[in-house]
Amino acid sequence: MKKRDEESAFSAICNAQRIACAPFEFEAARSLRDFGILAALDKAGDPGLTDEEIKAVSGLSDYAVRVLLNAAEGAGILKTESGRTSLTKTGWFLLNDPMTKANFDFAADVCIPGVARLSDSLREGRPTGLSTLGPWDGTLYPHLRELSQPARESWFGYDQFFSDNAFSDTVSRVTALHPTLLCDIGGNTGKWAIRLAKADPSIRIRIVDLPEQCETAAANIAAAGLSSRVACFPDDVMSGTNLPGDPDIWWMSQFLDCFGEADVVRILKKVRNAMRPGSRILILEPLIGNQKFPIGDRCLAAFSLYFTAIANGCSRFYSEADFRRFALDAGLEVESVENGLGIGHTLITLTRGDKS
Ligand SMILES: C[S@@+](CC[C@H](N)C(=O)[O-])C[C@H]1O[C@@H](n2cnc3c(N)ncnc32)[C@H](O)[C@@H]1O
Repeated sequence: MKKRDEESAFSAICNAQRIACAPFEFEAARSLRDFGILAALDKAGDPGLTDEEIKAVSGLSDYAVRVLLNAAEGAGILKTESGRTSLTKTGWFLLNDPMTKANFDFAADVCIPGVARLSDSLREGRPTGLSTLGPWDGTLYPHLRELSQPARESWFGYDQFFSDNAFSDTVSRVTALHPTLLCDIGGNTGKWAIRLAKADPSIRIRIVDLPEQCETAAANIAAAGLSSRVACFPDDVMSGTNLPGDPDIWWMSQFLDCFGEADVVRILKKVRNAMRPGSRILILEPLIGNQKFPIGDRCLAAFSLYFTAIANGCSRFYSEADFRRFALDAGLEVESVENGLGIGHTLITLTRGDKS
């Protein structure tokens, strides 16, 4: 990040205008997507389309097409030359790049109205934007299945795009440990459990999640023909129940970022109390500060505000230093930290440290 005194005033004022314009340009991009203009321009390729052709594709008026294309050109999404408009590379990525789509659709379909309530959420320490998605209090998690479309598809699309990519790199690391029973806390739809069970026919898996999510996971596991090896244990991990202590691996993927700091430590202590000797905790998370490129850290910091304003009011994407502190506070030892899995995940392995 540039220090204030190294940046020219011109560059700084341009950047400040970019921030001021960002909501308008974002909405322009969303309209281009929703009116099918991005897809039509992609199909037209380099020759592009005339305003008349864009009007025909979108059903919009002269005025609507012109105001939209002007804003989108300013944002670098498309360019107009000699009366024909075509996509820029940025526009192409907005439409076709799976990572950009996951981020963009999540922002557009899940977050924007709720994030507008950020100041209230920060002030009150609760997700005041949650009510933009449904008549709910508390946290979003018991209501994931009730999300209306397109919010539901975009929520799962965002969550699973990043974890699926990291799963590809972690399945072999887990099977190499030859676990007999893995406990997947926050197992969600059962995607990881099904993948792992298919990769290792000897492994048994227990998914711990809220009762509503366990119903979805159980249906998916049954459909995959894996009910004899993958079971669900419906539980709110913040409740006082004890977790059965038989697993040799405790797996938490994109799970602890759903909790505030004190609760992360509480959950880790709960697992520590259940752990049997020789077992390990494997935490898979995208960490702020460990991303390959600065834009990755910037995305995580921005998307953290979804937790603040919509999901729970108290959590965020954490850093490696945060997790080292949580482990210490929970009486756990960091055995290893491996970066660069999937798009930008880190696998943190923790042990009880007492070898008992
Ligand atoms: C962001 S999703 C992670 C999904 C999956 N592990 C992955 O990597 O894609 C978080 C999961 O934690 C679950 N969860 C949230 N709060 C919980 C709680 N208090 N007790 C148990 N599960 C919870 C949610 O229902 C959801 O399935």
